Amino acid sequence: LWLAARRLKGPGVRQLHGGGNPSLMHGKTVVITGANSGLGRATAAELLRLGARVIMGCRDRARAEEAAGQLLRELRQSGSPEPDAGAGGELVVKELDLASLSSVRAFCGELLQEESRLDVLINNAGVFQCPYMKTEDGFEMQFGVNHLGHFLLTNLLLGLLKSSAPSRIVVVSSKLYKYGDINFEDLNSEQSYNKSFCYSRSKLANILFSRELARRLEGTNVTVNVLHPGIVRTNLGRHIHIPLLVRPLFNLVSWAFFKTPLEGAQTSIYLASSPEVEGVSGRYFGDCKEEELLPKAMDESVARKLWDISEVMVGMLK
Ligand SMILES: NC(=O)C1=CN([C@@H]2O[C@H](COP(=O)(O)OP(=O)(O)OC[C@H]3O[C@@H](n4cnc5c(N)ncnc54)[C@H](OP(=O)(O)O)[C@@H]3O)[C@@H](O)[C@H]2O)C=CC1
Ligand SMILES: CC1=C(/C=C/C(C)=C/C=C/C(C)=C/C=O)C(C)(C)CCC1
Repeated sequence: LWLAARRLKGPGVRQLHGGGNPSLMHGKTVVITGANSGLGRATAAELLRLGARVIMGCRDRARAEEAAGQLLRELRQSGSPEPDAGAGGELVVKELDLASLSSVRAFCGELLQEESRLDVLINNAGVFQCPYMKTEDGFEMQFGVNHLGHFLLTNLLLGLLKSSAPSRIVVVSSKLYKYGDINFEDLNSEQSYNKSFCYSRSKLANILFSRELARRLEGTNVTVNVLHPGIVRTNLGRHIHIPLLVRPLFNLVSWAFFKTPLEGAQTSIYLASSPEVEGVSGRYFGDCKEEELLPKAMDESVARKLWDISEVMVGMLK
């Protein structure tokens, strides 16, 4: 009963943002990676409701079309104005596999041809503690998708973000960055693979990347901020094996204690849309508030070295 009461009490400090102004994002174009599921889907739903043209960058077109259809149905059922009927709001599905640099290049090529502006880029997609796997280009999967794929994507879209300024880049990291290190001598984890360490390393890379990019973008009116969403009930745990018998217990615990995707997406939505963070850049947020980082996430020399190596790895510098 206590668990149920706690759950039903609602979001509490996990305050819902953006509800007040249905045209806050009218005329703005937003790209969200991994928008078919979990936090990305909830972020897309809310920004669509706020009038944005939302481009869903997803690796599986069928899953993405299905999610887009559901989002539009939910929007209609909530009584919000029909997308495209003067109130803004539009959903576009595009294929983007962050585990393939050629897919990232194709996605950006198409986007640069078709879109005249880009106001917000949300680097949200992620893989969590998968077995040892490599991306199409031979990178360890978690580092490859969570960091390198987004590194190339962001760099290829920077020109459009700059020409659309003021514009924003929002990066979804995790508090688990605390358990990672950038071990430059084995970025592909060929000497040893620890799935928890590699996830944390990729999330630390997200923060170092965001801070280095914010430094490089000073004076351009393009801001970059990074966030942790808290613990959220999504599909992220798909690679965690939980024996069938204890699954109901885990489900109960997650139902009672984890945030819902909409609650977890609040900081992404806030950083993408709120006038409160206009001009704010290079910061780390949780629950829509700025938080402190450990020194290892603020190390400028590691951030620069990671940037330089990432450029070579994704083929921006030969
Ligand atoms: N849930 C949580 O508690 C926490 C989540 N995060 C972060 O939040 C972000 C969103 O995760 P969450 O919503 O929880 O998890 P989900 O698994 O629900 O969503 C992850 C999304 O990323 C997509 N994705 C995975 N691999 C690729 C790829 N190669 N190319 C393109 N898209 C890909 C997935 O696509 P598909 O559906 O096709 O697999 C899915 O759309 C991640 O960056 C995660 O690290 C951080 C801290 C806590
Ligand atoms: C819902 C649910 C699960 C989801 C796990 C998730 C969503 C893990 C989140 C990971 C975090 C916190 C990552 C931080 O960066 C389990 C445990 C697989 C099984 C029980 C039901």
